[in-house]
Amino acid sequence: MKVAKFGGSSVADAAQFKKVRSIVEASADRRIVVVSAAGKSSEESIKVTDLLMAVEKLRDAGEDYQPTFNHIERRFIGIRDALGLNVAIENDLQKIERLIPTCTYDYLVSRGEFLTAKLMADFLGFQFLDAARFLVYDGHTVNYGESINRLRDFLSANSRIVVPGFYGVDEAGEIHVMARGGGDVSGAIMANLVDADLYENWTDVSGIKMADPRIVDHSRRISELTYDELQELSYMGVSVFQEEAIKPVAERQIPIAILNTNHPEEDGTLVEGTVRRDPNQLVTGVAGKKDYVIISIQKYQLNKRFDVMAKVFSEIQAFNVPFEYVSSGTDSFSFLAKRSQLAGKLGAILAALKKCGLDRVKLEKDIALVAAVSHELGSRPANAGKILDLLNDSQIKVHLVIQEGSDIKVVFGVANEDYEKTIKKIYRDVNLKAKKLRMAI
Ligand SMILES: Nc1ncnc2c1ncn2[C@@H]1O[C@H](COP(=O)(O)OP(=O)(O)O)[C@@H](O)[C@H]1O
Ligand SMILES: N[C@@H](CC(=O)OP(=O)(O)O)C(=O)O
Repeated sequence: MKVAKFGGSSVADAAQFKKVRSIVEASADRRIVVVSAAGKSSEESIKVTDLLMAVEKLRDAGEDYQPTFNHIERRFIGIRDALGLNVAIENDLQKIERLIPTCTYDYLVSRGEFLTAKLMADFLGFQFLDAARFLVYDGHTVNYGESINRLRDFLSANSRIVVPGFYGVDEAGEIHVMARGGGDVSGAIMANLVDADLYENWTDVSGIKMADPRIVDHSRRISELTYDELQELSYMGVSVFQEEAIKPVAERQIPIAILNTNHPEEDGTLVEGTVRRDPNQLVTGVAGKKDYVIISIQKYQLNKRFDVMAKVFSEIQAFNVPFEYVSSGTDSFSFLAKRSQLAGKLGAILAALKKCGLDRVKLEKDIALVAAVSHELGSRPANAGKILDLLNDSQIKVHLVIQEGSDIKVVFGVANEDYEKTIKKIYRDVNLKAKKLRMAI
């Protein structure tokens, strides 16, 4: 059995719904369909989830949310009518509208998936199964035992169902919404719950490219990836697949196929536990994210000064910022955080560090992190030096290098303005260089 998850772009309008139906009908094994909320299309520049979030913000600010909600209503009724469906979506829309003044954030933003799944179920002739009826969370983790028990009541040998992604329920039965991009996670959880043979993730690109196709034109497709390579790429910013969606399928060794709804005939990316690799390929993929801040502290023989480090950590802890820690030598240590997470706190953090008896505190803003990911880096960490040489040769200033011994990635901190250039450089030159080096041997 296959679980097929269709992302927001795949269900953005009636034309996309039709593509989904031909894909689903092409294989009798596609019995569980998971959908995100209608996303962006040529006509619609905002995802339904973002519209729902806007409604919630307007409501909380005491402003008029009605025009935004009317827009959402028109989108769903438009899809329903264009497909000639009979499903009485007005009743659901009226109920949601009635609840807006008092409902939770989670309930409201989950309604995009709920409504999209209702329409899709009707269009495919599948049963609609609300995730709220079986996908149970204990705090922030899925309760798989309870979820499987509940799901059993709804599934029979030949059920065909459509499930809304992005949410489940907590122990009290209240809607629990996932992090952004959570539709991928729902698909992965479904695949785990039914022990699927394959988890298909249908999106608007034919698989994962070696580099973000918005930065590198005609970026090459990665035909095969391991779960841990995908994990690192997703963590480092490849938005195609949500990082948290890997564990539920990797645990059961269920392969993931990342495929294109707009070009189902094209090959995508297959993700499994192990893959065969071209030995000329030094880097499997490159990804990154912008807008980081590095705070570096310096103190003579800091590596031996546990008293100083303890004071620094205790000061830093008070600010509740998710920092990454990078040991950068005997005398220095760096803290790395997203600029958005430091908002309003940076001045106070620097002031607190000044009280710790350090020789120097250095601040570097507008830093982008770019990661090269590959199993080759895990087995031969020295390869990272080759990439660093290449960046130096092209006058890209590297502010920071993060590489742990057996890690399958190396991360470079560069200026935000060098972000695209760094990605292009690694994409274009690293594998080429590796090839030339090997040929020269
Ligand atoms: N390395 C990459 N390979 C492929 N796509 C990428 C990569 N990095 C970023 N992307 C972007 O991810 C997008 C798909 O993710 P997303 O918009 O979340 O899809 P969906 O709406 O199907 O869930 C692509 O359109 C592409 O612009
Ligand atoms: N609709 C949710 C969940 C999701 O996964 O969406 P998409 O498949 O469009 O990335 C979001 O926008 O975050």
